[in-house]
Amino acid sequence: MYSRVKYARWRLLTPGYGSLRCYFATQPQKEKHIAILGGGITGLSAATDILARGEPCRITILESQARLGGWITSEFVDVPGGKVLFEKGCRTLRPAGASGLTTLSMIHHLGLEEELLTSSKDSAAARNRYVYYPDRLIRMPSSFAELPKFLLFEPLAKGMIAGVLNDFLKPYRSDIEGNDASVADVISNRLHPALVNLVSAVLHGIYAGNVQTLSFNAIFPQLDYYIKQHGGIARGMLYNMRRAWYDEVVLPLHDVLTMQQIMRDWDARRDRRAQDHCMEERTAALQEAKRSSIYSFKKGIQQLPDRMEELLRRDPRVGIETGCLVSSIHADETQGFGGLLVRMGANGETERHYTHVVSTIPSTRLGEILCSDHFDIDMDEASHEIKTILQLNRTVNVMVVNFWFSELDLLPVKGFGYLIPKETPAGQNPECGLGVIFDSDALQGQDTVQGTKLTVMLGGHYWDNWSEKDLPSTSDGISKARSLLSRHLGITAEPMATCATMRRNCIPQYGTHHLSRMRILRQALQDKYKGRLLLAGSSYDGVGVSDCIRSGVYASHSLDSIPKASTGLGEGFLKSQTDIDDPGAFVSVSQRHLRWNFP
Ligand SMILES: C=Cc1c2[nH]c(c1C)Cc1[nH]c(c(CCC(=O)O)c1C)Cc1[nH]c(c(C)c1CCC(=O)O)Cc1[nH]c(c(C)c1C=C)C2
Repeated sequence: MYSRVKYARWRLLTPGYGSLRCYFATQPQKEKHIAILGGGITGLSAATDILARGEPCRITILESQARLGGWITSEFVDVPGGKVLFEKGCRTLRPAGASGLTTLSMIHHLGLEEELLTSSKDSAAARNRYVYYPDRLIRMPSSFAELPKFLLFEPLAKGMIAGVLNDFLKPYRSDIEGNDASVADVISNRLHPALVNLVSAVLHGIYAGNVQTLSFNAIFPQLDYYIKQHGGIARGMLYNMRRAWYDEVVLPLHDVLTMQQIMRDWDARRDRRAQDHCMEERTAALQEAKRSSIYSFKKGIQQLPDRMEELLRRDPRVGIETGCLVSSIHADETQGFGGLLVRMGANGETERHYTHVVSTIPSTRLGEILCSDHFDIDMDEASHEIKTILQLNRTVNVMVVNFWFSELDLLPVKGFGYLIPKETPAGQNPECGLGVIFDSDALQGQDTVQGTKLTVMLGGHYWDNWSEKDLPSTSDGISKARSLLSRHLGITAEPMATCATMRRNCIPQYGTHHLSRMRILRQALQDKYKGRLLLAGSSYDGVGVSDCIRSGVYASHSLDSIPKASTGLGEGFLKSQTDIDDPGAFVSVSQRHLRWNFP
């Protein structure tokens, strides 16, 4: 979809502040009544951020389940001598990047600093990450110094040296690289086919997804930018290193806007911080989390949505409705574009009017709600296009199997865990394993008793097209996970606690052309609903917890009438011009003006 020409054009447009158009919609200043569809981490983050902005508004969170928090579920289970924490989905957070900083800023806002638990960058867990291939654990290099040995002696690294050379020498291929190909296609064409297997392992650990179908452009936007702008990954990296010398850095526009907002929020809270006697300890805890490799909370990652829920429930401006089925949404023609009409209940028996709706539910479900044939009165061409795009987003099922063993030294190695690449011989992975996390090494301080805690992840893309009856039951999942642990790690001990949870449709899969589809979708929604219906969550903007928090916060900002000047992209800051309406764009900015020094 993108061409090098378009990237070049961004850099050639007339420089200057005056020509920037504000990314955020300008709305009249009347009280908003905002419906947030979905009470998972994205919806809760959006609601928390909207309230923090202090504008007059009312918020109603509409959640279909009986509880809030979405996929995040931390549960203590009793074992002999104490309690251990089982995480039934995501478990840790990373401080890196703009999303990481948004989460830290949110933690600060929630006053959760003293609950933080961190794992440092020099811990065994941070340094030792493994890949199982073809029949043993291989430690991944954790520094440049370890790279030569890995490159020379590991079969898994085959193709890396040739890949770097290819990247330098091969001309840009517009048929593949200009046309949003899959990760596998770009890696094998630009680098080396042998590297696809290693990358498949990484994608298992993030998307539980298939390297052959995930979009390179959506998964590795910065690398995609280097290829399109500079004709290669290594060339792009070198160019950027050179520009950094002259105080210039190229970043996604989305990241830059997020950073600016975090710094504004941090500065705005200066007075409050000055009055807080615990601020030194709080700031120190935040700084430790920012320096860490991963972090979570003493009672698990669920403390984050739990605290959001607690604060939201206390606020008289917020209503929370659980077990609530939204059946349709329409532009509210009766009041011009005064708002949206939301129907609830299986037959749409309840009707409500809202000025805005922030949808954080899976896109396929939103497609059904926006274009439900049952109630629809305005099923025009645009509605069909919106529905088609929303429903093209696929998802995968993952079975999460938690184990706790009373034995202390069951694991053959210490580390974060291991990932299983796609080309692992079938005899080594008949269980469709994606990876194993060594929880008791990865993060300490959550359990009241010592032992070995592991999580086995099964399924993902391997279960694509499996019918409901073919998917394993939870007891099958436990047997599969135990046989995998026995084969890979030699663990045959009897676990003292076990829990298997099937996470249906938990991780969206960004297929090829995902980003361009999302651009078309947002534009179509803007045209049809005039900025009253906003999208956020893992279907669109990244699948990690921090991505979801950032996406919720971003939706909250988009509701605001932020004047152009406050986007922060002022004179001296923006070194190249860009299309500010495109959140997928990259901008070249002055490092001096970009303050990453939060907290
Ligand atoms: C349900 C399982 C999930 C798998 N991936 C994700 C979930 C929720 C999402 C995810 N996991 C990671 C990232 C990268 C960025 C980040 O936020 O850290 C994302 C978006 C990295 C990661 N992978 C595993 C862990 C423990 C982490 C740290 C973050 C977290 O706790 O999720 C291990 C792992 N995740 C999955 C598999 C199959 C797997 C295998 C060992 C799928």
